[in-house]
Amino acid sequence: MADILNKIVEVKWEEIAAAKHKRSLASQREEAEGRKGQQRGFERALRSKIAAGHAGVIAEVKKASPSKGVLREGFRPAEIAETYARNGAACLSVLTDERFFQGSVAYLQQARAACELPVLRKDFMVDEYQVMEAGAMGADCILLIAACLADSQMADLEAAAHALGLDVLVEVHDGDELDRALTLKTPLVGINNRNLRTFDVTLDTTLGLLPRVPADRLLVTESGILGAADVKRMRDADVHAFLVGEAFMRAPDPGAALATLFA
Ligand SMILES: O=C(O)c1ccccc1NCC(=O)[C@H](O)[C@H](O)COP(=O)(O)O
Repeated sequence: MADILNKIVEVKWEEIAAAKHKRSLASQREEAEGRKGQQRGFERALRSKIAAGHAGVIAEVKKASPSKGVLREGFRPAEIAETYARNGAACLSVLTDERFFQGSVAYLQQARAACELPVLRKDFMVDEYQVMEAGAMGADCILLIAACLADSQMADLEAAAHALGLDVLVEVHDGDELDRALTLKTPLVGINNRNLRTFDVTLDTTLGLLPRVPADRLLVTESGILGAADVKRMRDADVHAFLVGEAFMRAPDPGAALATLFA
């Protein structure tokens, strides 16, 4: 596992232990189960954009990142979500990690309330408690990062999410992780172009793994989509779902940047 992921996961376990003192797993589960059936259909939204001939864009709401520091001053999640929705995003991805990305649960809730798009809880999930939190806070999808998880953990967290009605996006960085991800039920497979040890980004990661992704999976290319040439390169290779953060977060109007990038 990459160094930054080690550090992040270490902190996650501390946060989970502290959170369990404040609110029990049973209480989180009860609220999450109460929201079952209210999810907006993350996979469905992506597929519907793509079926209509558009890119399926998961537009990220991210204030800062370990590799780039603060991306956006004057960060207003509701305004960002609203402009993304108006400009053709299929879904949102909202960082809820506080320590490394300056995200929060409140940001996810503000963004979701400001539009009708399904929302991914973008965080580092290692325990069932976080899946229940995701359901309780109103997320529509969770992220599972294969590099952080053993096979049995991934399968258990996926089952917990699906039981609550949440979709699952499983993220991989190499062939071994892809093979492991393909043992899951979820059709949503993200290939992250960012090497999380060196922070180098290359779209060759997606293009190299692409032939190994079965046709019944929906491949999402993640990270490093910055310009129209990047989008064209992916779409020419038959990749139509994108997770984009930085290019939008640095723009004065993130939604206008989305419309321009995917024109
Ligand atoms: O971005 C980082 O520095 C980072 C570090 C450690 C783990 C994950 C990290 N990024 C998360 C992401 O995957 C991106 O936020 C997402 O794919 C969007 O990427 P971008 O368009 O390049 O902002």
